[in-house]
Amino acid sequence: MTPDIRPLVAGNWKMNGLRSDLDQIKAIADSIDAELAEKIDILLCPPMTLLYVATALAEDTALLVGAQDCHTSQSGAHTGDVSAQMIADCLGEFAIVGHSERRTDHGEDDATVKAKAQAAISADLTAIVCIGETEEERKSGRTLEVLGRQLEGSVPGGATAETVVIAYEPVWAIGTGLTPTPADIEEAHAFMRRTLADRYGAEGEKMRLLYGGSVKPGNASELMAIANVDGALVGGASLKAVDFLAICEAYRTQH
Ligand SMILES: O=C(CO)COP(=O)(O)O
Repeated sequence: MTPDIRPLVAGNWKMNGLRSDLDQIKAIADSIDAELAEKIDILLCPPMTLLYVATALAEDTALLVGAQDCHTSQSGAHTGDVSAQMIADCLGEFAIVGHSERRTDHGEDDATVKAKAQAAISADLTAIVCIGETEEERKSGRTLEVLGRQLEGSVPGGATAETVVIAYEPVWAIGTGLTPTPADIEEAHAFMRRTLADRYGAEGEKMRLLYGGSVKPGNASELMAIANVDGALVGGASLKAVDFLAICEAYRTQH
């Protein structure tokens, strides 16, 4: 945690979620009580097919809704793509960009991720920019070098704490049940904080830095207590309302 930074717990449903799962979104939205809502922001990023219904379910609740990607352009001849403007039109407020699965599956490089983040910001969304090293990069001692390069390449100039959130997701920790040690996470987040503060000044000091990769109800409290970890980006454990809410609960007794 960072004093004075409002934590964000975000769920990324990835390519999961059918209409029959809307009850999970409703359960999450309806379970966020005023005490929890006062302490943290809670965000769910369902697949695009459920986005508009999700924002309707979240209306008049504290649940925030976002998307998992956006195009670099706001409209045009891009079959199958969805723009940030369309996400905003569906009342989404966030867009995840540069997730490692998109970097791998769709060959997205840092320049593309930066353009997507810029498109999200232009549509008044908050961009959650994902970065993280592969197992091979960690084993060869290049983690901080990779994070520095990705921050430089993926985060737009002029980013502010309102418009950008950074998610540190070690690629080898995603969906594996493995997590870095608390000391390794602390080192990565301290590095990101220094780098962002150098580049963006006071805005970099306030930017939210999420940890993602095998966050579960059982490890959430330990992970969220690490210095400069201002929340979580949760994959698998966000699919079930009870698990996701249990992760959010890690904050009820803190602050
Ligand atoms: O990729 C992730 C969130 O974006 C993390 O996924 P898991 O929580 O399933 O490891």
